[in-house]
Amino acid sequence: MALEGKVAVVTGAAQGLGKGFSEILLKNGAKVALLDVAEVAGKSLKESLDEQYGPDRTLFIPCDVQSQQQFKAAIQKTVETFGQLDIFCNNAGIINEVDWEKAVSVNLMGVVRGTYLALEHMNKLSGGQGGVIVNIASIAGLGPLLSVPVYTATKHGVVGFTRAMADASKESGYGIRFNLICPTFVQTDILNALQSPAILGQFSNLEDSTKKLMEQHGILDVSQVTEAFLQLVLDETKDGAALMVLSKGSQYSTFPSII
Ligand SMILES: NC(=O)c1ccc[n+]([C@@H]2O[C@H](COP(=O)([O-])OP(=O)(O)OC[C@H]3O[C@@H](n4cnc5c(N)ncnc54)[C@H](O)[C@@H]3O)[C@@H](O)[C@H]2O)c1
Ligand SMILES: CC/C=C\C[C@H](O)/C=C/C=C\C=C\C=C\[C@@H](O)[C@@H](O)C/C=C\CCC(=O)O
Repeated sequence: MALEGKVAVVTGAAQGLGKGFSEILLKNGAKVALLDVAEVAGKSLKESLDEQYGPDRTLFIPCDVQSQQQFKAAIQKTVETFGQLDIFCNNAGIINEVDWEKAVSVNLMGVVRGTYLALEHMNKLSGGQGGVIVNIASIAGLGPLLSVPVYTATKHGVVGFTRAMADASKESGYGIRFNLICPTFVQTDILNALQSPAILGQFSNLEDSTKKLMEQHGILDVSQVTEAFLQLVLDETKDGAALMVLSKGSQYSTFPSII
């Protein structure tokens, strides 16, 4: 998939990985709708992207992925402005083991919501042009991260949902590829959760064990993950794939086969 003229939506786009995904899509020719709850950061990012790419290449739309109404309106506005939708990245995510229902709501329900809303515009069976949906999980979606059990559960949920959607799409003919990015630790603000008893709650005692894990795994730069993301967007042979991004490089996860 060449990106010139393609239109993308990225959630949680105001900073961190979402900002990186948006920038690499722009660099490669796409138009990008930046969705985020953080209005100040989102508007400021749009201003700086306007200087680099011109005002017609991006939209910033305040949007909480927990709100069906806001999310639906944001996607509608993207399609009305840019005329189509080809690439959808469900990236918004949080860690909150205290308000764990919010973590489930943002990380898992937000991904399901975004995917179903995107399908309304992208599904070839309902008049769309097809495309690719990339969901951002984590290696905590493939194995346990002890200090954040609910976060771990949501990311496992994102992995299972995305793989099932890939199979549903192939079988039904949606014309949409579904892929996953599963990074190890990346240098973004989400790592601050580790030092916050208000976020880790009853698992705060596991800070040192998590730090040890972080030393073993290393901490990636955002750019290492955005390169992997671009690969999954562009490579038409990848569907239902989970690309782990690790310090030693990127590799596709294998899963037990079911007869
Ligand atoms: N940084 C890491 O170590 C790491 C590793 C693996 C996976 N991830 C995943 O990458 C994704 C991005 O995280 P990040 O590291 O860039 O964190 P981050 O905290 O820097 O960025 C998250 C962004 O999501 C936005 N957001 C939060 N709740 C939202 C909501 N309800 N609706 C819309 N936007 C919302 C925030 O405002 C922020 O801009 C998350 O899904 C995270 O789980 C991160
Ligand atoms: C405080 C948490 C901060 C950020 C969350 C973010 O998603 C980062 C997660 C990083 C690490 C998770 C580690 C989990 C490790 C193990 O469970 C392991 O079994 C994972 C499975 C596969 C890894 C493959 C490999 O290392 O080769």
